[in-house]
Amino acid sequence: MRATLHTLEQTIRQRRSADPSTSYVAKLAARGRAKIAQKVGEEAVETVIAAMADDRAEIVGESADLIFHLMMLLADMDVPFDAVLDELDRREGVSGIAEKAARPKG
Ligand SMILES: N=c1c2ncn([C@@H]3O[C@H](COP(=O)(O)OP(=O)(O)OP(=O)(O)O)[C@@H](O)[C@H]3O)c2ncn1[C@@H]1O[C@H](COP(=O)(O)O)[C@@H](O)[C@H]1O
Repeated sequence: MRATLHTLEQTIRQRRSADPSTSYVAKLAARGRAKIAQKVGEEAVETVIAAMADDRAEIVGESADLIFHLMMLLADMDVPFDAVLDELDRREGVSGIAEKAARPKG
């Protein structure tokens, strides 16, 4: 999984400065962080709609769109995708119920 995502991350970083007339990455990057964030939200909603329709083929495509646009947002913020994967690794084996119960109150 890391190899696929690393390749996509490198492609996104390289394509950000490409010609926007031939590169979707460059075109969206040029529209700014708010537009990229909006696309993440739209793709998340489309993923939810596919799930609620129990459309397994559709959810694969929508999930790919969501992950791609999330990676565009991380690149725009200069956050390496490894930081997200490292956080998931750190959480491995920690129950979500136990983690939430251990949060400071307030
Ligand atoms: N993985 C993707 C990828 N996934 C989805 N998309 C594009 O994301 C867009 C999302 O579709 P939408 O209809 O929601 O977006 P839209 O047409 O801009 O709609 P509006 O927001 O304008 O209304 C489509 O144009 C898809 O083609 C992607 N575009 C590029 N990549 C990767 O990025 C690489 C570089 O792409 P370019 O920069 O275009 O060369 C590609 O080789 C791929 O590896």
